[in-house]
Amino acid sequence: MTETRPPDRLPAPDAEPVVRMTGVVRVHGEGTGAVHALRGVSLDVPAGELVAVMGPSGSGKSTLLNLAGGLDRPTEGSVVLEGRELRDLSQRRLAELRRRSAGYVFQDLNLIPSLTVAENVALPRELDGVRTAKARAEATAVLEEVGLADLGDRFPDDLSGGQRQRAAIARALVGRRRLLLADEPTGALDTRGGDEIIQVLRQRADAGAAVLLVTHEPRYAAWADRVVFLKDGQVADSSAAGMETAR
Ligand SMILES: Nc1ncnc2c1ncn2[C@@H]1O[C@H](COP(=O)(O)OP(=O)(O)OP(=O)(O)O)[C@@H](O)[C@H]1O
Repeated sequence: MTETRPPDRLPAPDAEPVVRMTGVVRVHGEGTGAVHALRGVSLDVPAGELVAVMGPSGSGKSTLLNLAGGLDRPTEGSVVLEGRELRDLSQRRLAELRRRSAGYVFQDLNLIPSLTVAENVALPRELDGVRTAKARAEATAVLEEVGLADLGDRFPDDLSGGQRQRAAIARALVGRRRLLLADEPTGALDTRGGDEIIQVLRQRADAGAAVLLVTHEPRYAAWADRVVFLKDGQVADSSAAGMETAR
């Protein structure tokens, strides 16, 4: 009898990670006012993996996300995104790579108030050069994914905080970017809404995205494949999600 196996979902272990950070140091400011936000962090996030980043306030979580997505450059060390060393890229090339490869959900949602929700979500695709009709169709699909199918024609100011949060998440998801960076994406959501969003991120990872999720909540970190704990700008612990230690 022939044994049937499901096709392998994850890439081979030696496949290049979507993002590879090696010995990353980030110092803000200079001299006596210098703040060492990261002190030598190394982290690989392969396709298909959801990594939760936890740690106390000020431990460097947002800085780590910004560096992984090329929104900021390291003081020392290397960040390679989809095979490209970010240090070697001009500002223009870096902006292109960032836009093509990464989707971000910030604590500050950054929705444009004069555009409708659907227009906000379609915008990254239009910037990618996708035709308006196609970009709008993609936006509609992703709004459905986050439970906002009926609200695409509203303006951000006409939504609740939780709905605005979902709209920002939809904008990060549109276009199937290979790296998703989410900094406390569940902040304005109740538990059920938060669970739904984490499940969307989980599905995207299962479909092949690399996902970095900053969260203070063990219940959300439990959806991750791996939890990285930062303390004082260093990786204090990195463990498979099981979550007894998630504090
Ligand atoms: N632009 C900046 N200029 C100066 N210091 C900064 C800057 N950005 C971050 N820092 C400092 O770097 C350290 C790490 O900040 P970061 O925002 O990465 O921490 P965090 O773990 O995300 O915190 P939180 O959970 O409160 O969001 C903090 O001491 C912070 O004050």
